[in-house]
Amino acid sequence: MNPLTHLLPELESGLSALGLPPRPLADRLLDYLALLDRWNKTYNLTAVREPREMLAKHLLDSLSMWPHVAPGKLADLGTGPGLPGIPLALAVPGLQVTLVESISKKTRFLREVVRQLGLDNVRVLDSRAEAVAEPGAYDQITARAMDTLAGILAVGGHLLAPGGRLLAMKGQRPDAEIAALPPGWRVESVQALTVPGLEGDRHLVTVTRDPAEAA
Ligand SMILES: C[S@@+](CC[C@H](N)C(=O)[O-])C[C@H]1O[C@@H](n2cnc3c(N)ncnc32)[C@H](O)[C@@H]1O
Repeated sequence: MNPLTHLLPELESGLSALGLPPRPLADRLLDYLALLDRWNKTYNLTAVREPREMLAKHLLDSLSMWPHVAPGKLADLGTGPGLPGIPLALAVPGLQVTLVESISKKTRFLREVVRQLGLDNVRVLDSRAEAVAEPGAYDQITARAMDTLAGILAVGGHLLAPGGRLLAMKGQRPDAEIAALPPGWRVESVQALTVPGLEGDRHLVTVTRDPAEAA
């Protein structure tokens, strides 16, 4: 029995607001949330301590980008406790997710989530992103609260296939980071995101290789 079932109505309503069919997704997300809450008490995986707060700040926030995620191979860099990678792996059909994280206590937690939830579309790499030797293997990379756009591309840009995209979650529109993008990359779009239950700015920046530079 999941100890967080009292949060189901709020979660279902948030998923509906994001345009996601709430069942059976809400049950799977709540199983993940219960594990995160349990492990967090001992291993300090996230500074957000209250499950209800985690629901909006972690689950719904991560899922607010789902309409921009395409089926295929996705690497979530600096995933921490699996964000946004695990919610996306649960919500987006046809997605193969590789969670990349360099802190071993976090990857131990991630392996336990994969085992307990039976996530056969999720793989965990205990590694720094820059050490992942899979050049061009991913259609998309995601990063939330990890680094600047230039920093993410420096450690993970090599992972993107030709035509692949970085989807970076940001708070305020990161105009200074966009201006500091390294040569060879261009911003394809900046989308404002709405997260049910959360105030404040959220943005998704999509970055691709610059075809002019590649030519
Ligand atoms: C602030 S946390 C954010 C975690 C998660 N993405 C989230 O949104 O809650 C940043 C995480 O990135 C990891 N990290 C930072 N640089 C990394 C790198 N180069 N390779 C792999 N993990 C990295 C850190 O260990 C940390 O767990």
